[in-house]
Amino acid sequence: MIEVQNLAKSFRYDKVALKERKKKSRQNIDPREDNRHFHAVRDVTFKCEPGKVLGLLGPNGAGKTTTLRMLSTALSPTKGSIFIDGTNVIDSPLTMRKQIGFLSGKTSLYRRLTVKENVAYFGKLHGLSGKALEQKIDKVFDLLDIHSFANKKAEDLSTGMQQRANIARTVIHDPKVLVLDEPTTGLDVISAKTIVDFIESYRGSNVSVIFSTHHLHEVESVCDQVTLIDKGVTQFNGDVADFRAIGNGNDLYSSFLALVDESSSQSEQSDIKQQAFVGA
Ligand SMILES: Nc1ncnc2c1ncn2[C@@H]1O[C@H](COP(=O)(O)OP(=O)(O)OP(=O)(O)O)[C@@H](O)[C@H]1O
Repeated sequence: MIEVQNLAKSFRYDKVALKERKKKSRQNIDPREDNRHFHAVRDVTFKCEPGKVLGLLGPNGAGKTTTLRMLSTALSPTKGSIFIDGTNVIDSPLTMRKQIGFLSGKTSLYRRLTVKENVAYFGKLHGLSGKALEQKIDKVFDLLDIHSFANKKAEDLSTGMQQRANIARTVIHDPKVLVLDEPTTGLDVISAKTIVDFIESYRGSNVSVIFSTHHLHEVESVCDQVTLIDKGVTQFNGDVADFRAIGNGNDLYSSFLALVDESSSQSEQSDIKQQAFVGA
């Protein structure tokens, strides 16, 4: 089980950012800014039990990626705690990293290696070898439908194939907590569906899955829980039925709108409106 309590992250402005900030009028200043810092994540709390899938929602800039980077140990929090099975990740990031699989927008493959060579390489970094490694690769390739391009070089893959291979490398060590930052963004319908089905395969397992998304139909189809953050603060934690009940009770789109600060999310809302039509 992963438990995130009152997580916060502030970034100190460098000289360029400070100069830019001084140019802004008072009205344009984000409530997360002060004279020296941008408080990107101010107070985020949630927990996710094994076998559950949690969808992390929020408008652009809400602090989702920053939160997920803290969970993955890539970024250390300014405040708060992250426990995996009772151990504080912040106190022992190197040990806890073995329990976590993190897919970010920057996760990538070695271009000159094949998909299988890439995934085997990351498996070996995690201490796997021989038959055990072969069996794990086989199982993950089955679930992500990778066998047909397993021997292609990474540089020759389509975006959807690349993302599936990235996910394979992320999970090859059987993490207890899987953290995926917008895993389906920019993918075609078939690749996105393969990834959503893959996430679904963890339901009822011993793994907690947390993934951020702007696609509310994915939340509808695969999530047990929702956490919504806006301007770095948790606005909702609960199961999907409770989230739906906040809006008009029919769709998750109206729940989302009821919870976010409208003035800061005009572009997000039009994105979601479009997705509501696409995903309907
Ligand atoms: N290293 C950094 N220094 C300063 N500000 C940062 C840094 N990293 C992120 N931010 C700011 O923190 C805020 C939250 O960013 P973050 O990427 O976490 O949002 P997000 O919810 O993932 O957004 P999106 O949905 O657009 O991906 C943004 O305003 C961003 O510009």
